[in-house]
Amino acid sequence: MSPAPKVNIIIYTLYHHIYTLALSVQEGLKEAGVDAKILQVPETLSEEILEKMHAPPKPDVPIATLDDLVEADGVLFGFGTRFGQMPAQFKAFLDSTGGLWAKGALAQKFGGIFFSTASNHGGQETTAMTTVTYFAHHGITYVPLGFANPHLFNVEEVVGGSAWGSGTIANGDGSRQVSDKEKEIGVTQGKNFGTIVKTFVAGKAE
Ligand SMILES: Cc1cc2nc3c(=O)[nH]c(=O)nc-3n(C[C@H](O)[C@H](O)[C@H](O)COP(=O)(O)O)c2cc1C
Repeated sequence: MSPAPKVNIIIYTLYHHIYTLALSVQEGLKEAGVDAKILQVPETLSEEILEKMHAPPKPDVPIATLDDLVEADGVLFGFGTRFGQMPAQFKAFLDSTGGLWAKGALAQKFGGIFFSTASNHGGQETTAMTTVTYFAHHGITYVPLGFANPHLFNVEEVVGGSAWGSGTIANGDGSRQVSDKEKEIGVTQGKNFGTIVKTFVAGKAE
């Protein structure tokens, strides 16, 4: 039997909202029968700055390397927004992929995004949209979430996420935790993404 398709979930998280959501996305990927690992990009802020920002210790997951992009059939990127776009830490990681781009090493893979903002209107969609350019340049097929989970229609309470991917709202002081509905949306994203990757990998092997 051929090995399970691989999806690497690569995150940057300062206050663990994205890590929590990544665990739900991972759960969905596993439900789809896909091998799913969580990794994090290297931090670029000093310990002194992290302390001033009251950042807790990083989650206990390995540091991502470029091989983690190459070896995967699909990649899901997760990060909290910075001024409506990805954080510099993640950009530094992706900006080191020039050599892979030159070889077309990431073409024919799949990519998706999940995100976190402080407020409802803090730029969830712009964060996703401005990340899609990386997928386009690498020839990675971007997989949106669509309105695949009914919680995305909920207007009775704050629910992060959109057609672009799952998401959470952290509040300005980080006090709001990922809600059950947001976790369920994360599971849906993982499951749907995993199903697409699995179907493609099986088709290629035929
Ligand atoms: C420099 C900086 C810029 C930020 N810009 C935004 C922003 O544009 N919109 C927003 O809603 N939140 C913004 N935030 C809040 C972060 O997105 C929030 O802390 C993050 O989503 C929490 O996720 P995490 O716990 O996984 O790090 C910003 C935070 C920092 C430190």
